[in-house]
Amino acid sequence: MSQSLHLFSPSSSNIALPKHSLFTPSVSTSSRRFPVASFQKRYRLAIRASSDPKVLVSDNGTAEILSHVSASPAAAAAVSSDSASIEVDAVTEVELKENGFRSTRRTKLICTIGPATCGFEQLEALAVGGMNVARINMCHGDREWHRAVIERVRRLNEEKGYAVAIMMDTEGSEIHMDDLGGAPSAKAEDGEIWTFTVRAFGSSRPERTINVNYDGFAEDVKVGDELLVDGGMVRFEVIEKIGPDVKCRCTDPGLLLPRANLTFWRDGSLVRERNAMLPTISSKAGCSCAVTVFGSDWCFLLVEDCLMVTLVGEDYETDWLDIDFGIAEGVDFIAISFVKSAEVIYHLKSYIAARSRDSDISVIAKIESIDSLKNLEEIIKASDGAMVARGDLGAQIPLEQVPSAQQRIVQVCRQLNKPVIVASQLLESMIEYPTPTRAEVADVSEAVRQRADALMLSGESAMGQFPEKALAVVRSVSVRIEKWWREEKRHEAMELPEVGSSFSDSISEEICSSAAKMANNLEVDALFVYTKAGHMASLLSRCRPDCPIFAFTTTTSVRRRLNLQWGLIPFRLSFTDDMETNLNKTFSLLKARGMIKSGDLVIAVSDMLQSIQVMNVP
Ligand SMILES: Nc1ncnc2c1ncn2[C@@H]1O[C@H](COP(=O)(O)OP(=O)(O)O)[C@@H](O)[C@H]1O
Ligand SMILES: C=C(OP(=O)(O)O)C(=O)O
Ligand SMILES: [K+]
Ligand SMILES: [Mg+2]
Repeated sequence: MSQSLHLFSPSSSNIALPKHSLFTPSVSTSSRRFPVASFQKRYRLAIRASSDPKVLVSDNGTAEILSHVSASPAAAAAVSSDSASIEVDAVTEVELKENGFRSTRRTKLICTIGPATCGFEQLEALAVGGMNVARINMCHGDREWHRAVIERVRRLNEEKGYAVAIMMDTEGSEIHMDDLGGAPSAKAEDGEIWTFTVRAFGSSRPERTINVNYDGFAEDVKVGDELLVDGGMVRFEVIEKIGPDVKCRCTDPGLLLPRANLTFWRDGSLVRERNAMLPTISSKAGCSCAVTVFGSDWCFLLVEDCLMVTLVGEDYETDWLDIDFGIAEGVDFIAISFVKSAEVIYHLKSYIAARSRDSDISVIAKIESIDSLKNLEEIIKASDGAMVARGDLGAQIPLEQVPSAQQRIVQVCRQLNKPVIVASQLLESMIEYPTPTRAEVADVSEAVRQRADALMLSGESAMGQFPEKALAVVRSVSVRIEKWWREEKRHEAMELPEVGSSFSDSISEEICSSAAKMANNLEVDALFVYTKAGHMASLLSRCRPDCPIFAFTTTTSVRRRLNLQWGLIPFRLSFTDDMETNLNKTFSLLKARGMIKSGDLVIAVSDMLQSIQVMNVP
């Protein structure tokens, strides 16, 4: 029996689905058609296909969809072929010229883009202020809004020479409130009775009533449960259930924000089943058909123009439409919310590989649940990076355990050579005030001291009153703390286990750790790395050397992705296998731009020629 499924469209183009262990169980059903309507109720999915698609599964492991299916063209990876130039971030260039190598910031900065920062000028101000990655959160706004933001960031990169990468963050399986009918917020006072319901209201929403996005909500909560809004910013106690309505008394008053996240707790612990009980596939607009193959664990989904296969009852919910959107838009990173197991990541990665052969999207696992902590090592191994998503994490584990979880996640990522982002509430008070609290500055410092690759702003940049100031704070605190640690010569003594599987990988790792050690001992001005896929650059970054790392790479997409990693200054440059020529070319290009000068001491490594060269710039 074949190990992967093949789908045939009437137009006869043949789409091979990604080969993956998830697809290996046998399809025990004999050939059979599935009328669309009979699945509607079971999976609570909106079926809006005009063409009434049907799926035929035959016992030889092939499936046929009897309506038009075509693979959407993969987002083309932008590869500039101009061989006589070098491209570097305009802000870094100025910084290098003004302050020299040593002063460049090593910690990367991510800004969530929202209503406060979505305009072209606002985005430019963030780029000037040091934003390395723009994050769009699919929990908010619609796809058109996000598309416009992506388009503006791209334009900024093209017109002004930035290399701001784009991270799309999925909605995940969270339970959240509605958008409050467009109101910016609602105040819940102590002792007030509010109704949380799955009933749909038109324009006539009763007072103190909140819609919940999860159909099973009323069945799953019990009287006495505690309902936490945004991880505890506001709390309610469930006092009565009347059909789809859940009456709650406010016990900790506060502001309810549109689409705020909800968790519920029973006898002091999180009702863990909440993810598992959610419908497997989101019913967000656009999913036109979902069909489950009886007698197997597979579910077929017709998503826009593509048929996809997933496991029924798999306990995660990812919004496949947003993922398709991200692939089509060619985003650089997709961050997956509420990852529970490595399977989820493998599945997504093979899906991305099948749909976008020539673009390379990194998958970032958000660690924000108890399960993700349990399976931490496997999840991080499977991913291209991780995020310490402290907002939801702090709602799922006791708050006092968040710092140690953060430290562990940062360490595991470093050991496994994956970039790690520390996120949420870094400068929360700056949503409203122009200066941070001392405690917030200490928190940012701690993440920098842990040598996380990146820090992320959320509400501070998305909807706060001082997005640029907040960015300036994370930027200046990062630079100051990094400098302090270098001055104190506090190299973090961390065992870095071997991560590669081949002998060649081991050589690369040895070269990078030796080069980093030499760079520290010789106090060189910079490390140069010539890297096509970025692997050598990340191995150098992992060693967290004292000097900045100039990473030369041939494609703009790798250059953007390297922007997330600690200490890397990514340049786009076309180069050959001849290191002598590459070095001479780099020296003359950088000298011409005033970024290096004769006499500077550099160490160069490359993944073409496995060697370490130490030299003064001629
Ligand atoms: N695209 C957007 N449109 C409107 N508001 C947004 C958008 N992105 C973020 N926000 C606002 O910024 C806040 C903080 O963003 P974030 O931390 O990413 O989301 P959340 O609070 O849902 O975890 C959100 O609660 C929301 O109010
Ligand atoms: C970053 C997080 O995820 P989101 O903002 O999507 O809830 C978090 O929970 O900390
Ligand atoms: K999200
Ligand atoms: Mg979250």
